[in-house]
Amino acid sequence: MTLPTLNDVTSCLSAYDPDALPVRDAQRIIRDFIKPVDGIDQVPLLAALDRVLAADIISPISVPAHDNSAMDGYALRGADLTATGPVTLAVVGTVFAGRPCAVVPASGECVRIMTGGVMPAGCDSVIPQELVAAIGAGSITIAPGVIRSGDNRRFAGEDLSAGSAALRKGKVIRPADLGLLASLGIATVPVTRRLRVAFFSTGDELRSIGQPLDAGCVYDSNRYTLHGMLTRLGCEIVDMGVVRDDPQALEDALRHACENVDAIVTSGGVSVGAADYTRAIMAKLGDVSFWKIGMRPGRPLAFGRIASNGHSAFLFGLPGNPVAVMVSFYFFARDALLRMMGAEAPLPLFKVRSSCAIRKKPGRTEYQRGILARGDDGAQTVRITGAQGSGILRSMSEANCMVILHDEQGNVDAGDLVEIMPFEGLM
Ligand SMILES: Nc1nc2c(c(=O)[nH]1)N[C@H]1C(S)=C(S)[C@@H](COP(=O)(O)OP(=O)(O)OC[C@H]3O[C@@H](n4cnc5c(N)ncnc54)[C@H](O)[C@@H]3O)O[C@H]1N2
Ligand code: MOO
Repeated sequence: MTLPTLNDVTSCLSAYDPDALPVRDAQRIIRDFIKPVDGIDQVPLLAALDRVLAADIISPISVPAHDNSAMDGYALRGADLTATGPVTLAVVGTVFAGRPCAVVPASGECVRIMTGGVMPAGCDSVIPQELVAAIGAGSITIAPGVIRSGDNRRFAGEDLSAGSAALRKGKVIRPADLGLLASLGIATVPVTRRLRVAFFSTGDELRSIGQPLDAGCVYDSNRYTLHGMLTRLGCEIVDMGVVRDDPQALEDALRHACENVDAIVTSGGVSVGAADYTRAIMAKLGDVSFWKIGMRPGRPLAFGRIASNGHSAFLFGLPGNPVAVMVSFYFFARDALLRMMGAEAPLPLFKVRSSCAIRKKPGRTEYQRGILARGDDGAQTVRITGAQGSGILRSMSEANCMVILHDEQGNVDAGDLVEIMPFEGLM
């Protein structure tokens, strides 16, 4: 199969300007260009946590398998209940959960039943034992109006019915899904294979932890944020360290990555700095576009596919500024990498009121760092963390959400609704 080129994809846009690309267009180009990886792993149930389901799971059984009681009490025929006076029913047996029910009560009779016990034939209602007006020797009395016919009965298949889809392909498996699969007796789960992702930082000013911090240098922090974000996505990661601003070193690193992984994430060197060879080498190795995106932070971005010795890998060249690398990862790379693993997991976005005024220029998307907190009225409000510079990593660390101010948005007044993306629970 011939893969599309970036040119094929961008030519579908009504206007394409790599130097002034709206966020949504960049997201769309990436989405249309990437391709899910092949390969399914059959893993034991517990190992499926956070993996992506590779096929629909069809329920082999109904859950629950029988009509059963939701309460400890007495199973009865709803038709025996009256609205006007108390009813006395003879207790003709006991049903425990997990034991077949042999008793068939007649009209005027009931059966003591435990939660989960199979409903006796003919019974359609359960009165919880604490609602029974009087318990005599071999009988109970029920006051009028205490329960209605049908109360406290759970139907066979009300959770999952045999033959229906219990989980859909593409779902990221959560703890509830593990339980759901266990409730169906499924021991082995088909999941898409983990995506192999290599990442490295570029820049001669970067020092690794343990090295002396020479004048004018900074410790490489992006590799650590990338490590964290890629791990949370469930990728198999290859940490390639810091690569010097040297054409041969960059070419060797990109070729090596390309031959071993599905995707490569780099940080730095995608803007226009004089010592940056990153762009030239990326362009030399494949089909790569260099964009200036209408957003802040995260304006420069390189994206495409590079190849070496018959292997190819998708490339995300993220900007070097420590906040920009994270914003670009969350809003471009994350969705693409998840899709490559066959997952559909859109970013969780919702609207809350801003408790402060926010300055914003229309014409670009701004990703400001926010703190979501519960107001006096119990509703959540958001405020900005303070200085929003693209190098202020503290703003990300203090934040518990991102405030997304879209292209057309101007200044925000206190009390206005703004869109936010909470960090908690983000893959
Ligand atoms: N003349 C222009 N200059 C810049 C532009 C522009 O359009 N024209 N864009 C600015 C924007 S916006 C960004 S973002 C940065 C991105 O540039 P690069 O991707 O080329 O990144 P570098 O120049 O390598 O680094 C930028 C900045 O970030 C620090 N950095 C880089 N890597 C790391 C790391 N792994 N850990 C910690 N800090 C890192 C680096 O020291 C620089 O301070 O370009 C603007 N310039
Ligand atoms: O896009 Mo850059 O991150 O603003 O400094």
